[in-house]
Amino acid sequence: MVSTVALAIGATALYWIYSNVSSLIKNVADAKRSGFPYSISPVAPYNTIWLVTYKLWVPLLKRLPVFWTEDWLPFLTPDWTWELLFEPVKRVGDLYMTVSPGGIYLWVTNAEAMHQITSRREAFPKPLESYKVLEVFGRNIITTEGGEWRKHRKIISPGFNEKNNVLVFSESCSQAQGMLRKWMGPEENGNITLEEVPTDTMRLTLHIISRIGFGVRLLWPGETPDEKEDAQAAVYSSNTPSSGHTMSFENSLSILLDRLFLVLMLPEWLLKRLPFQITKEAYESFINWRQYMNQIFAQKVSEAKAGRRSEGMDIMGSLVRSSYGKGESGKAILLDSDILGNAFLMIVAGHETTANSIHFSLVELAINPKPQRLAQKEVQNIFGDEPPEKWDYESSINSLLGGILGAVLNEELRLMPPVIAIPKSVTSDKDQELIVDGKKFTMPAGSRIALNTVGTQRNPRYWPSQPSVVSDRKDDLNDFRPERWLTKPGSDGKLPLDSAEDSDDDDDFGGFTGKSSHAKLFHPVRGSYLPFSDGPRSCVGRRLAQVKIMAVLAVIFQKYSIELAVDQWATDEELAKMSQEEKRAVYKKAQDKARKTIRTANSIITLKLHPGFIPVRVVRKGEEKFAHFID
Ligand code: HEM
Repeated sequence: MVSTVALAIGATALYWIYSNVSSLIKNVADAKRSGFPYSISPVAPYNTIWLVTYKLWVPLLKRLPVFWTEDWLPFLTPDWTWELLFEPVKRVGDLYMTVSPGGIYLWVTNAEAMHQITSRREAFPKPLESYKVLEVFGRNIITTEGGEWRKHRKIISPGFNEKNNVLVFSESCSQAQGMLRKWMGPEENGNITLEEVPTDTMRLTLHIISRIGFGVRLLWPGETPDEKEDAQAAVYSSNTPSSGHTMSFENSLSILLDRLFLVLMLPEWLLKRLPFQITKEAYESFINWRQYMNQIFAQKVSEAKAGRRSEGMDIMGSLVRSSYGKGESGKAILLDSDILGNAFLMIVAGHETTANSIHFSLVELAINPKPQRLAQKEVQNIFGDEPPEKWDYESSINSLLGGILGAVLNEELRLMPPVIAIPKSVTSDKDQELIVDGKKFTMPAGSRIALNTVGTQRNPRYWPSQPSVVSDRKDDLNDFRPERWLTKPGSDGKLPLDSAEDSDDDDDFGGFTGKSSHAKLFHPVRGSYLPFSDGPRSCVGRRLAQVKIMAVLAVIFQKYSIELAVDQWATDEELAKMSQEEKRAVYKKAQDKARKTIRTANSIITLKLHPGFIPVRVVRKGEEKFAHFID
């Protein structure tokens, strides 16, 4: 009996070894044929067991002689593109393959290849198995390909239009004022050390997305529901759980998004049974949010059937109308679960991405007061002292996006794109060719691809630079310098960055198609700047995100300055007695620490401080301690 079991185990082990060795031999042959440089790795970077356990193995593997591991080990750490920045690319080149028994993985840090891959959607589809977890509420635009994706995109994208961006702009202005009231305190004096900027910016974008996604207006502490709000909407706005719930609408959504990783990774039955506080909260928020979504869905269906529509963008309402609305026949129809899936996906895609961008832009401007002063001057030129309620979207948005605030956002997204490596794949049934620097390469069928946004956006081949003033590096490509985007209008005579003109896909996949505001800013080589991806599968919410972020930054910098808090090194009383040079030295400590803290960001869904914060103070303009004289 024992010998039979031993034999079975032995045979299984032998078969496992045989199948791995033969796959590796085939993959190496394919890699050779491709023409790309490659290294052989024992495991694929996207292998699930590796992803869960790599923290155990990497320290052990690092003990091996460096010359055995240097070609493959760095590429096995999931966040390497962010942790190691451009360094490994310098050594191995901007197109490099990791070959393992599990498959071939191409790391792309090359603009020409990026552009070809993003524009040839059918040749380089999304690896849908990596996106499956995002179907927790139903199939949606990001988890589908081919005809099904087309249907989702065509129904969703018309909502992302300029008419709705007007509403996004005014809602963002109003929510930013709510956040500022919280930061400045009841007397509006400010000057309080704030540790909660990351959570407040998350709350801010949650409020904005709730309004534009569901038509629900959420409130900051001390605010009361708008009198015009209908009774049902006011129930959702409330901070107390509505009937049949154990959490309020806002709480359930914010806790769910905070614990989303657990909800996506664990099956519902397991999440329900795990005894930890964090999993209990995740489950409770998930159940509450599902109920809220179903309630809102039912309400939108009855509105659509009755031919009524809520004012505003209301993404869920417009998805519902595409299937249930009066006189909407002939349009592609989404299943109910597709509608719920897309409504939730919009929140996931639009919430953390924009919150991080606002948070890091604020922190970078606190570290770098010179561009902050430029931003304040520009906001003053555009809006003067006019209150944000009266700001006109149409006449101001392109000046904002084409000026220093647009440059701040571009620079922040260059350094810290929320998606640090965009996954793609090669069609499973056919090899695909890439032409780079006039040379032909063959991508083997079924290979996986990672578009290395962090690396490409720092690749000195595409980005002009000057010596760093904050480190001993010869280039400043790791530094936040929004001024690099400010060039004379049309000086290079090239197409604007977000021009649709050189897209290889004839279909209109929605999104903003108006005159580009980027025309006034530096125009990077196509494919070298992809924070929103590119081509048909680029971000449908790009313009909306830009509008939202411009509005929030403009509201803040119209009246206020943001400075790093220096409490760790000096009290307010000590500062009051210091000379400018002494203050400069104290601020330098805070700048160094803040820069180090930013580097501790990691990517769980998106790149952010998980957890962590950089303490800052928001003060009225004219009351700065540092930002008026430090560069
Ligand atoms: C700074 C903010 C944002 C950044 C940097 C960003 C970035 C991206 C990137 C890189 C992709 C491609 C992802 C992939 O291929 O896996 C993407 C796709 C997408 N984004 Fe955004 N995004 C932002 C904001 C938003 C907002 C506000 C929304 C909506 C409210 C949104 C909705 C979407 C959707 C629906 C897709 C999938 C498009 C498709 O597959 O056809 N995003 N975004």
